[in-house]
Amino acid sequence: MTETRLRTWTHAFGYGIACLFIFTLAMQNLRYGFYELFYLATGMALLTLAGVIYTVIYRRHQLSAPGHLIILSGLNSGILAALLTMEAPGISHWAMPLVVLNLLILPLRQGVALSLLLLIPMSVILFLRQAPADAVTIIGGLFILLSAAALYIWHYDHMAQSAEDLAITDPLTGAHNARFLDETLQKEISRAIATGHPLSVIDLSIDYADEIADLHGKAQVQGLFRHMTEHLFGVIRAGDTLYTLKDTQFFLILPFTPEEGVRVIAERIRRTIAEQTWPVVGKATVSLGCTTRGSGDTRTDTLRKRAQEAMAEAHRRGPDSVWFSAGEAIET
Ligand SMILES: Nc1nc2c(ncn2[C@@H]2O[C@H](COP(=O)(O)OP(=O)(O)OP(=O)(O)O)[C@@H](O)[C@H]2O)c(=O)[nH]1
Repeated sequence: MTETRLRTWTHAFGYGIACLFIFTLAMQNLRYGFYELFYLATGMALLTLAGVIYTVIYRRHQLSAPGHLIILSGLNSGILAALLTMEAPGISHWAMPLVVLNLLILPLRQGVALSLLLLIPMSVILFLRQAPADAVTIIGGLFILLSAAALYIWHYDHMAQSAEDLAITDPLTGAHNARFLDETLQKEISRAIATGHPLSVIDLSIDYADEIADLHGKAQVQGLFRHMTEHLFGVIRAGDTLYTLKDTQFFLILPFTPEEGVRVIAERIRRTIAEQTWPVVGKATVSLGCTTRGSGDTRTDTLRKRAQEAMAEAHRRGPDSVWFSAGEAIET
């Protein structure tokens, strides 16, 4: 299930349950003749119903749907206004489902901020109107609920982020993995087409990797791969992204980098790697194939293929070398 679909379901379910709950409250108040509370609960039930409808209509935009803040602000303000104007002490309990709804639907910070905007004035009103012991019990309960729900959601967000990081990261090197490469490259190509900025890529492989493995063992090649990843992270600039592919191959995406730029950075990478003395293996070199997006490169495969061919050409011309392969010129 995608994140958007998951949110659509949880938002619709949250509003739906709240709508049912508040509608039941409205019916009870009607039955006992508390007409003011009946109107308040009916208004709130309609707002939560609007939340369900809004969620369904904007189901494709649930990752950042601004309408939720308006609907939930309306619900929170309704309770505060009722607390100020009515003499019904039970209204403060209505804040409980609302706090949960704020946190379930809004981003964590917004949800906590909106809930505090409700609970702080509510606490003042309760202290002024009720016996201190009663006020402390209700307010304490509400703040405990807010803290527990916020902690739970923070924990969930953290776990989701860790799972996502694991899915796109190579456990050996800590760089992004091949799976994430095509996704990011396609986004960068679309961005480059839309903005007209240059985009370059580098395919890079360790020379004589098999010989190093024969001489020092496979574990030492993996160690070299890891050390080179750290080195590359130190050389590239913010905005560039590094991927470790099979065996001993790297890929770099360099947004906003023209042909002259990719030649500079590729040469810098080649030179600094050759100059370095690596643990156990001593000296090591790399072959680099680079290219810049041309007019025909609207998909990842053409750009990746050209970079790979350029790397093979660099390799053919001898280790420790860089080869640039040009794409179709982009007319400006
Ligand atoms: N993407 C990327 N491009 C680089 C990097 N280093 C150099 N370049 C490219 O090479 C060009 C010349 O870089 P430098 O020789 O370092 O000169 P510079 O004036 O310090 O480059 P700036 O980083 O633009 O300030 C830059 O304008 C970039 O296009 C890098 O780490 N990443």
